Amino acid sequence: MRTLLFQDRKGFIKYLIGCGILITEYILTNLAIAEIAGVVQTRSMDDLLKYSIFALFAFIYAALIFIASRLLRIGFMRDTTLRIRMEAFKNIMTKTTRSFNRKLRNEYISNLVNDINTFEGKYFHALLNLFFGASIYSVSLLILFYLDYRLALMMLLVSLGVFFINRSFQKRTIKMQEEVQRSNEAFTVNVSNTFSGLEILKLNRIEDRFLLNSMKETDRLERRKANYFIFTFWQGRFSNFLGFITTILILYYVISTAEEGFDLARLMFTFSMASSTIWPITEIMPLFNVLKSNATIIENILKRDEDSEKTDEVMQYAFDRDIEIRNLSFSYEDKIVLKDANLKIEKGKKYLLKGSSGAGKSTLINLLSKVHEHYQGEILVDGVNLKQIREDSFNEHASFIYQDVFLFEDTIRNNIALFREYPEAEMENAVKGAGLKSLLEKKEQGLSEVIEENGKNLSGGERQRISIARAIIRKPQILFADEVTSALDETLGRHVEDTILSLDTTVIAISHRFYKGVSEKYDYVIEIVNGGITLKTMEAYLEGVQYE
Ligand SMILES: Nc1ncnc2c1ncn2[C@@H]1O[C@H](COP(=O)(O)OP(=O)(O)OP(=O)(O)O)[C@@H](O)[C@H]1O
Repeated sequence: MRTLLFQDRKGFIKYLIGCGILITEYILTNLAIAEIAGVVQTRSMDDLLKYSIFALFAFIYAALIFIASRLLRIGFMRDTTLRIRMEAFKNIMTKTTRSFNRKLRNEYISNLVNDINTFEGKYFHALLNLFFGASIYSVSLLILFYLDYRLALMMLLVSLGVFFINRSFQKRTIKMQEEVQRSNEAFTVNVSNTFSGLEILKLNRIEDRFLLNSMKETDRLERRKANYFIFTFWQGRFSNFLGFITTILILYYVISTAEEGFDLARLMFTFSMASSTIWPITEIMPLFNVLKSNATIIENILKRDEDSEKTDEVMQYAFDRDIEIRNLSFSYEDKIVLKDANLKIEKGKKYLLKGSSGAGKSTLINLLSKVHEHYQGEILVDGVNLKQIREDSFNEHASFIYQDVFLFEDTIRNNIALFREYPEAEMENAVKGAGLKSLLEKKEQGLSEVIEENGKNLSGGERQRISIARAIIRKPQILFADEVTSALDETLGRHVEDTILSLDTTVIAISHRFYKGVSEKYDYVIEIVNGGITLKTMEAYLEGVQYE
């Protein structure tokens, strides 16, 4: 947090000055009030006029200084919040897929929106009051040392006592703020799930149940927020109470030590300076806890995780010969998926991945894609351990086609090129290869036609073809296809499968469909049975398989 605050030194100094100048109006106003009260003792009309004019100037000065303070502070607050937002966003975007997947997407959204908004609302308010209180405290204490050093020493001791009492609340405050953060995440995830599945909820008439869940989540969030508010409020009130008792004692001290013919203005100023050493302390100590809890939340959001900092991933993905799986064992906690499995994938060949539901087909693709790394055995790409290969290099050279295609609300061209520049001939080739020509002919603006939100204005087959075009244009060294044709009709599925099999790259495809006259083009069939992997040529596989 400190690094973030000090990153813009100039802005921070301006911010400090903005907070600091408020003290001058505070002292001046207190002095003016004390002097006017002193007139009660002197009964001089000249003094009354003099100090009234002084007080008037003090009040005008206070108004002007407040505007100046705000102008000095505002830029730094805005820039720091913006920097935090950008850092948090960058932190999420640079995560490895592995570490990104550890949290739900909506939890990240909650961090970026709710937590940073809470921070923006609370942190700077607390910081301003903390600086303001701290400067009132130190300047008042200094003046008090000049006016009455014994009283100053007593106030110093009392303030230390209040400091330690408040510190004892710190852990609980941070814990409660973290609970609010977790509730915010759960709330965002719940609402987002409800909205994403609203259609199916309505069709099955279970929206009321989900609404009830959302209400429960909202209730929990609001209760936690209220608990946090009540706890910090009572911390403040408790501190104020300590301040109140101390003020009575100061008054007692000031009255009992006043000598005959005392100067009322000086006595009032001494009293107000002594009170000014205790009130700010009672106000700022709970603020320390608010600052600390908000800073902890932001530090958690900005924390780089170990996976993203990995330094042993130094090699490039270069698949020119083969990928070898050696004695590979992998399990999800207690569910064993692969046991001592071996396989060799040759460059340019087409592999059909088979196995019953839950056998581990997607898991194998994930293992070959660096999604999971806590496995035993080795995966070697041209002899290089996959764990040592950089994730960005793998992503550069691998392509994926899934059953669900994600499309951006942008032109068909940008959805194929994924916002990169390609020569027109390569775009042509991808469009042709993916069988998109007829679609483009129907569209008035061709490749510049804008796709509606996630491809609402396209059919399932057209969406699938765009994702195939994406794969073709990238010229991947390896292509993974997962149940690409399962939602398509026979003719379309056959065509899509044929297109994938005609690509000039290594293909590993999971497919439950078998299209006679097309699927035979696979070179090999990989089968996963009871954690083991077997490899057969398509011919050998077909000898044991009946198909229509
Ligand atoms: N993230 C996960 N955590 C725990 N278990 C998982 C996880 N992902 C998958 N599994 C389990 O691991 C096993 C293999 O799953 P996987 O998705 O690889 O199977 P699959 O062969 O692709 O199945 P399908 O054909 O039904 O898609 C299954 O029993 C599944 O329940």
